[in-house]
Amino acid sequence: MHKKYTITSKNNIQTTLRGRDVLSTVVLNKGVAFTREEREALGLKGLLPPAVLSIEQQAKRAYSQFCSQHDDIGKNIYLTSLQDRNEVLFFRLLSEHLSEMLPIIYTPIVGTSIKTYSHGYRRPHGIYLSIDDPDGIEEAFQNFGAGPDDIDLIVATDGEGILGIGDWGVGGINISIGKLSVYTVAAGIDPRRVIPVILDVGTNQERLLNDPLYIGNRHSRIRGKRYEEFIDRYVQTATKMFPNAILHWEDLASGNARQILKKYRHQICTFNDDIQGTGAISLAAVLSVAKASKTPLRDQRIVVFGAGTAGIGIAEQVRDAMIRDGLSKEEANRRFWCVDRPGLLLDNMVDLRDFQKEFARPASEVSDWQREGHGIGLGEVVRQVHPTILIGTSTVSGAFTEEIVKEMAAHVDRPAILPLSNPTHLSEAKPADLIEWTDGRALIATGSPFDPVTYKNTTYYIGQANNALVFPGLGLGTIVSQAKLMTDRMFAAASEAVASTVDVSQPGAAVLPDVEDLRSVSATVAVKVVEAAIADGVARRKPDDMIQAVQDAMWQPVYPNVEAVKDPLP
Ligand SMILES: NC(=O)c1ccc[n+]([C@@H]2O[C@H](COP(=O)([O-])OP(=O)(O)OC[C@H]3O[C@@H](n4cnc5c(N)ncnc54)[C@H](O)[C@@H]3O)[C@@H](O)[C@H]2O)c1
Ligand SMILES: O=C(O)C[C@H](O)C(=O)O
Ligand SMILES: [Mg+2]
Repeated sequence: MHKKYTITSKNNIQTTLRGRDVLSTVVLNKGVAFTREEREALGLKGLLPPAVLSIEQQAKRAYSQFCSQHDDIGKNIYLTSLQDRNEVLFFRLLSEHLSEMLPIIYTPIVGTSIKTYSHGYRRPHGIYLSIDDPDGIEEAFQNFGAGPDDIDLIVATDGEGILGIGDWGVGGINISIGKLSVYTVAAGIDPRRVIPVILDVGTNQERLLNDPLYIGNRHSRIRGKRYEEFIDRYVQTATKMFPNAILHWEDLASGNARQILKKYRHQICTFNDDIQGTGAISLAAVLSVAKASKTPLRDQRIVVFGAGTAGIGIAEQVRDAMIRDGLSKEEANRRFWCVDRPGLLLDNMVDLRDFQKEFARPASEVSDWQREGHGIGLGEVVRQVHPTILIGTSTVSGAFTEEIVKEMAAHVDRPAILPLSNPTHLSEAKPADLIEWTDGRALIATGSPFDPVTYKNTTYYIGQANNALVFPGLGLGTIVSQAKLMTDRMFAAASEAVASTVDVSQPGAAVLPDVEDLRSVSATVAVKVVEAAIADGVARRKPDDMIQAVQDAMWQPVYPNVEAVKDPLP
């Protein structure tokens, strides 16, 4: 198969295509920004209105079209359509209006787009792999048309654990697409060198199975051996065809997320964003909290509400940082109290999941704690433990009640409260309430974006503890160092890099950097990740000047020259 275009350098693409094929190829299309010379050479005469606009003018027009949409889903549809016809302009617009547009293409509105995927469907984007045709995986990737050196990153989900909204089957592809857009806008990952993937293994949502317009596989989720074989087939095929690509896993259910990570993390360059990305951003927040509250990390008492993929992922990374801070593993584990559906996790519970076990508390220690039914609830845990940090990864909206928060705040000067559940309506608490209930003493970071809160003449900025502050830089650092594996040290380096960008000394300051600064934060993270990859011996490339190597690797939303060539390209 001959390629229709070749990216010959950062600012140049050669193509054999002409006329309407040029306009309908997203990598080539510039709309009315094609110069007169390009129009001439590419056979575009008469196919475009006569004026030539600059990308600045196009972005201005697109922004006003965006603003004229009536609601957030309308804005999401507008941006998605733009992305599908003119990628450079899409990313230009996004980078010029980051805080305003990120919530539209990513959390929280990406959740709405996933729920309405089949009904809102307009055109395909990415790769749809089906468990009913595992032999078709290779052909699907071939049809995508990329060569072995053309792909840096693949994001895949099976759609079972989308944000906190659960199983949405094939619609999950939009989280893969959303994450990849964040990679590009934050860390300059080249959008032409990535693939979003849905691993369609069915859905258990009756609503989807009984919807005549549902466009995913119409059967229940396949589990067990067939699931594992399908995943393995995907991993083997993707790594064989694209040997340099990072495999990013997103929004799987907790059991599968854990198993897959365990199986592949020491074999190939892969990570799970909900476990490790979330762990890293939360550790960054916790490091800032330790600074702001002037309480060393190892002295923090941490209650985690919702001990699933994210909750235990966070506990593991913060625990490992406590070990680096001088505690033994045993001592560090004892700084955590994890609460899930059955209440506080205790070592005598029979149905603990493997990954929860090391954080379970000795049952003997709580014999006189008050029980609700069988278990010990969050309120009692807070009363007994006097936590310094309370983390929410439960998907239980409003779980951090006034009573619980006031009880926590009665015993610590700067209670740190991190309601991390997404999307917005599932947040365990609203920042404005937390500030009022603690009279402005709370240190807050949330999973979804929240506006600043003004209370008694101070404006409080709410850090967004979303893995979006970590995975882009992590990916960039991994690409720049051509790391063979993604090691614990690379994640720890990412956390420290994010925390290093924050100044918590001012009243009302956020504990995490502003999303507006996503690009510089991601570059800072990437440099530290390259250093860590080299230190761990997994880097296949060791740039002398890491800062410059990271800058050079970042794609910019600027149109390349599109050159018309005759001969088919190799
Ligand atoms: N901010 C971020 O970067 C980030 C990253 C990952 C996940 N999250 C959010 O965290 C939430 C959880 O995601 P996950 O992937 O860990 O899901 P998960 O299903 O693996 O974990 C959720 C856990 O909460 C528990 N839970 C549910 N109801 C509960 C209740 N009433 N009381 C106590 N525990 C309860 C579940 O049993 C489960 O163990 C989601 O809303 C997700 O959006 C945020
Ligand atoms: O996607 C996000 O916004 C963060 C996280 O990966 C989640 O699943 O909630
Ligand atoms: Mg996720």
